[in-house]
Amino acid sequence: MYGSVPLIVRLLASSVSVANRAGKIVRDVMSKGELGIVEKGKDDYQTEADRSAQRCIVASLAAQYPNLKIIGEEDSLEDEGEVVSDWLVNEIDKEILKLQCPPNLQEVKEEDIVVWVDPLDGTSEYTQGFLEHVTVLIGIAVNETPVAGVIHQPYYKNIVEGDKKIGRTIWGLHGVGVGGFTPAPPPESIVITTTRSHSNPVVEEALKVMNASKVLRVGGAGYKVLQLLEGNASIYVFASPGCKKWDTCAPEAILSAAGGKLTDILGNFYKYGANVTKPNKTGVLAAVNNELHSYALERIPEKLQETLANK
Ligand SMILES: Nc1ncnc2c1ncn2[C@@H]1O[C@H](COP(=O)(O)O)[C@@H](O)[C@H]1OP(=O)(O)O
Ligand SMILES: [Mg+2]
Ligand SMILES: [Mg+2]
Ligand SMILES: [Mg+2]
Repeated sequence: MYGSVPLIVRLLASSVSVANRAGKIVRDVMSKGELGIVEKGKDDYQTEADRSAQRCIVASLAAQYPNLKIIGEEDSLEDEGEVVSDWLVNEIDKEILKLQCPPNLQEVKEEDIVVWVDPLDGTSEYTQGFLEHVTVLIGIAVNETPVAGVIHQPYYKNIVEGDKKIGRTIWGLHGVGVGGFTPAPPPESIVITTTRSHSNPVVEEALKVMNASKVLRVGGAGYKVLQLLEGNASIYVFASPGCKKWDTCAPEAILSAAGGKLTDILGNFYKYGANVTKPNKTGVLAAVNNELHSYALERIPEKLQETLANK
């Protein structure tokens, strides 16, 4: 029906609608109160919300875009469990469909794309009741580079035309920009945002050298990048291997569409092709502009970089 709209714009518009539905699933599981927590590894949990939201996102996108490569955090459940028909989304966000596709993305085909799905980013925080830290992430990489993405916040409280509304969806597209929120400039002094639940001595060492006026410890890669975009923090530093490609693909796409930069602790970009290794072994370093990114990169001791690189 929208065949005249370039694929990348249609896929982003579908991702916005699908992320909204996944966010509702995340809220519904919490309000039912049966989280069904499974321990996948050390400090690594999965809940019924992670499982159901993943099924909703992957099944909905695969049904509409059959040749896409979609990689989700909870992929191991591919053949288990049912996709409830009510989870199959075929709506498409009409506002996003109106975006003017940049020339270099007009010819992109399904075969060029890898979609990285984190159905629930901030699972630790979700289980501990820090619900505002939770996000749903859908990142779209073209030829290994994140070019579009969605960060949905299921618990964001809005007032729209006088009515209370829950949830909002932030999007970004290279060459177009970002939407769904109002970007704000970084704070006057250096404010660092970092992990709340996955710290260790190396992570702390990388924070010390930043000479920050404040450290904002919040959950999830999506929520931390939002702290940058909304002017609450200057730099996101995480000198540890815990994040994976689905944690950073959507945040990187949106941050870079807004003029920012997300790399590893050595200053190198991650690649998001179908065959890359999933862990972001050498950590995360992100900022809303190149100047703040360089400020942070220059302060990371070489020894610390080597420690991560050689792990
Ligand atoms: N050690 C780890 N084990 C599993 N996931 C991790 C680990 N460290 C980070 N992550 C993932 O990266 C996100 C950001 O990390 P942090 O909040 O610690 O800064 C986490 O919410 C989690 O994603 P998820 O919640 O989707 O499993
Ligand atoms: Mg997880
Ligand atoms: Mg995550
Ligand atoms: Mg997750």
